[in-house]
Amino acid sequence: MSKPAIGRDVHICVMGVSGVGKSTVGAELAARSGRSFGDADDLHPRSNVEAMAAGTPLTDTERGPWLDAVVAWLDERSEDTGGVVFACSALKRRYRDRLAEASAPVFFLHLTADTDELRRRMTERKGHFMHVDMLESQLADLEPIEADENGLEIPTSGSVTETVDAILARIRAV
Ligand SMILES: Nc1ncnc2c1ncn2[C@@H]1O[C@H](COP(=O)(O)OP(=O)(O)O)[C@@H](O)[C@H]1O
Ligand SMILES: O=C(O)[C@H](O)[C@@H](O)[C@H](O)[C@H](O)COP(=O)(O)O
Repeated sequence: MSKPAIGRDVHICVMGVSGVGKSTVGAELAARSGRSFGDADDLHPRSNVEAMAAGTPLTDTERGPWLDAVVAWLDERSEDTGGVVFACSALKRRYRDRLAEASAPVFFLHLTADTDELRRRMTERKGHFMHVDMLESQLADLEPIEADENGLEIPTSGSVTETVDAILARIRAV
């Protein structure tokens, strides 16, 4: 199978449930592919962060304005620097379809890990508002990337560097 070529204008979305490693893997991928990195978590309205911190899963309604803000942010970046790597849970197909409305194409990398490992990563991560009890609702909302989407599923059982190696072996980030 030929490797998808990700041009300079294409955004790379590192997606998946909380704690899977979107920010950690995304930052290393950005550094190694010469792109800038951003975290869509930083664009959640304060009310969304407060809800999640209090253990209340977000609804589609609450995620709507956040996704709008992420698209606006991507469109600004396209004009400034071209394609970026960004971490964004993008749990449902319809959220990814909304992100794909950005002015530049978006390529999705769906990071996966088994539930015990996700729990371990969330428990060991310090100083983050997202409690491990939210994992169940994150997994319930998750709609894995589908064959007709512009993206790939990437297992993360190895180290962060091994995951980035695996990504760069499967795409050609030009
Ligand atoms: N193989 C791995 N891949 C990604 N993260 C890992 C891995 N092993 C351990 N971790 C840890 O798991 C946590 C993942 O957190 P983070 O990157 O914030 O995830 P997310 O952005 O998906 O919520 C970090 O503390 C990271 O160091
Ligand atoms: O749509 C959501 O429910 C959120 O985006 C969620 O998936 C995300 O996990 C939190 O914002 C915490 O951020 P981390 O993914 O970095 O834990």
